[in-house]
Amino acid sequence: MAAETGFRLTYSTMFDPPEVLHARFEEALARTRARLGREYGMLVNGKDLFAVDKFEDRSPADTEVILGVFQKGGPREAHAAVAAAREAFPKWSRTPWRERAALLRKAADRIDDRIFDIGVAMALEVGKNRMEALGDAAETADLIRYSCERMEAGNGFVAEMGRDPLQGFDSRNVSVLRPYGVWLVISPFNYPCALTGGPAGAALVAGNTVVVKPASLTPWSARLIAECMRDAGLPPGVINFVTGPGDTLGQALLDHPDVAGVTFTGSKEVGMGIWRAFARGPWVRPVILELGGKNPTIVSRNADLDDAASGITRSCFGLQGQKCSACSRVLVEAPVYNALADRLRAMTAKLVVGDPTERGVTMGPVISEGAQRDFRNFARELGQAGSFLTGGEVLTEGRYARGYFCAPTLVADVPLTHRLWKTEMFVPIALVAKVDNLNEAMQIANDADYGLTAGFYGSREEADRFFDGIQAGVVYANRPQGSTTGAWPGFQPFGGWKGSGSSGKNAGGLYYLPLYMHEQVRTMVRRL
Ligand SMILES: NC(=O)c1ccc[n+]([C@@H]2O[C@H](COP(=O)([O-])OP(=O)(O)OC[C@H]3O[C@@H](n4cnc5c(N)ncnc54)[C@H](O)[C@@H]3O)[C@@H](O)[C@H]2O)c1
Ligand SMILES: N[C@@H](CCC=O)C(=O)O
Repeated sequence: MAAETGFRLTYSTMFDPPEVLHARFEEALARTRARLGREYGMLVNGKDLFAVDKFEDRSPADTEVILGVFQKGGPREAHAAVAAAREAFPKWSRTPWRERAALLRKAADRIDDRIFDIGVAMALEVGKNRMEALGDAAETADLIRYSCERMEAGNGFVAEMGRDPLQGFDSRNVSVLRPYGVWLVISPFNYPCALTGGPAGAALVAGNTVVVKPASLTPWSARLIAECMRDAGLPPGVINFVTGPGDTLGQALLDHPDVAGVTFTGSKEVGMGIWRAFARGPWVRPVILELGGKNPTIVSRNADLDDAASGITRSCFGLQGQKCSACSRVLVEAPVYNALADRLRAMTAKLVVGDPTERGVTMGPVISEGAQRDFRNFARELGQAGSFLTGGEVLTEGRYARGYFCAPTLVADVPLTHRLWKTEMFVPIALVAKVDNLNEAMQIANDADYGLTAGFYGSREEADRFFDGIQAGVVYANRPQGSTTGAWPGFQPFGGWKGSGSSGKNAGGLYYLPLYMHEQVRTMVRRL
């Protein structure tokens, strides 16, 4: 897209897109609407695979719209997919890494070629607004390219080590990072492309073969990424795509003895269960967990309040608060509390809730009836504990009647002992509190099981202290584009501390790709 439009789309630049992006999005929307409701298979061994049971994929903005019909896979399909990946592994892992990288770059190019169709699918299926949807697709391509770049930068991860100081022998040592085997990628509903294609791309360029299982709420978007990989020429069985419930299909995949490693992105609750279940195998296999967040933003008395209000509003309500990186706790120094609250009210009032495919709509629906119910229950509980600065209600009238819409909601005066200061809500609700000083703010910010992202507004010296003391994997200071959201591969590698992630290395960053390989050190001795 960059070449065609002269515009590099990232989550930082998406607020001011060129006109051509809207025109292309409209064309793709019309094309896609004409084809809704088709049946899609799973992709196993390069072919469509159909199951006996099916499920409908409906739009959360209008539940009368059936986007597609998908296969409800179970243990049988899990076995077929793992068998295909296992069979493809010997050849793929021995394919020279430069060839693997070239094929994956082609897959990234296919994503770019189809970015508007993929973006439209995500707007319809996830409820992302136009730019968030295009951003997810563009990020997928960039994550794959970034893994290719790291493979090249590491020279395929073959490194000469020291020679043993042996008299009469030449003893050469070489370290080689090698793929594990069949890698499972389980992805969440909110980034169905980037969090399917990103980990799959890393696993594949490293030489693993892959089975991907997306969330049942968003199979269509993920399938479009698997199709890009297939159409780029990845050999049959190298990438396999299966759909079905987490507790049957997902569990059967995790329990499969031929699965060598897994990347799971999703909730802490399910992720911790996977961690424990995977440990039941006969040896320790790698598990990369990317989990939830309870991300704080701290605002100092020295902050630029317009930047702070802009960044906080975008991070609380982008994708309807359904980002792991969403800002859900705002801690404000007392002298600027009222002025910031006024700005937050004014900015939130300008958000447009509606059909996410429409230009000008900033917030679409939440993903499901269950998410809307969560919103209603959290809002009721918080309304009793504190007071609403904005919002508090689900939207059900008129154009909202057939979807899962909620008002962007900020709640003040909730006691810091309330359980929802620590629980990830994953709906458009954030809590706001007044603090006496930055030490108190930092102590509250760190008092959570999570440590994914965090934001700060204030002086440079204060920001340095914030960076030093905050317990989180991705941290931002003075950023109007988003206080806690908007990471981009190669710019802000993404990952969490504590209950937010297991590897301590961020995706789209320098140290991520080696997680998909184990080391073999080769010593070759020759008598002189
Ligand atoms: N840290 C990150 O990078 C990151 C990114 C996006 C989302 N998330 C987190 O993801 C969550 C939201 O996504 P979600 O609602 O789709 O999460 P989820 O945990 O409900 O589901 C994630 C995936 O796990 C599957 N699954 C569920 N139970 C399973 C089981 N027993 N065995 C195998 N698979 C199973 C689901 O089908 C889905 O594909 C939030 O907590 C959010 O913070 C984290
Ligand atoms: N890449 C996203 C987070 C993905 C999680 O949901 C961001 O940086 O906001």
